Amino acid sequence: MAATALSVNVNKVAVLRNSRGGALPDPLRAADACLRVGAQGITVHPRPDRRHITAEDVVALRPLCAGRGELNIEGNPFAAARPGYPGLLELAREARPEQVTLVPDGDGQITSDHGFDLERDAERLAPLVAEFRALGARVSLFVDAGSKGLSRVREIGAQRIEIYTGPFAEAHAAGRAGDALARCAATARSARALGLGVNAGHDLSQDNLGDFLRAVPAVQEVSIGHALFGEALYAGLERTVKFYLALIATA
Ligand SMILES: CC(=O)[C@@H](O)[C@H](O)COP(=O)(O)O
Ligand SMILES: NCC(=O)COP(=O)(O)O
Repeated sequence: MAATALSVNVNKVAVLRNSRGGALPDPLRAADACLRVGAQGITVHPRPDRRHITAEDVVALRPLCAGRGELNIEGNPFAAARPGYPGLLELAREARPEQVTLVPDGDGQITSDHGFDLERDAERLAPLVAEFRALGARVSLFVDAGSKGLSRVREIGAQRIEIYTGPFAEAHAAGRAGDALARCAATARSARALGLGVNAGHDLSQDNLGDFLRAVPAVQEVSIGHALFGEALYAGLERTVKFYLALIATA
């Protein structure tokens, strides 16, 4: 199976930029550097409150990624459009990403902290999945490790799951990742048996990614942002991305 793709989430560059209301640092320059050293994709999670990535950033990333890497747009497909935030479906219409990752985040959440309740949510997700697919996007659903109802992902036409790795990362930092890893591995195996692709993300880092990839089979893509840009503050962005690529290649 092909090696795991690295999709760098550039949200945190936009956090720094927006903190002073100017244009620097530029998330597009960061994305360009990541792609230049070999990252296979760029992920963004535009949120309705425009705390970091804006709709304008998303549209501008499209030509920058073209032919160089996949554009993955994350978001809650039910979040209402408002001034400055056209909604995930409209963003996908404008940016035509290779992938959309549907995440059940509430508007006020500080970050993503859970996956969909697939048995409850699948029915109302189905028409949206069809719309995103009609735009040519691969659809991935953000799910908790151990989530029930994985078969519903396939039934409504989504092609992948993204395993929420926050609990694994927390357990790993506490030196007790065994159970969390086993849940992630079992979820990945169940998804593959259903013909679904497997992505993973949230709080992955240089410290925990190797253990994760060695334990969880057939992960097609990891999306990493928060830890990566924190590490890059000290080591530099291109060097940090190259480190992740080497770590993935040797996991
Ligand atoms: C879905 C996921 O785990 C990440 O996209 C996370 O939501 C990053 O969002 P923030 O950068 O706003 O924390
Ligand atoms: N889907 C996870 C993502 O895009 C980045 O999450 P994080 O590395 O910023 O926690």
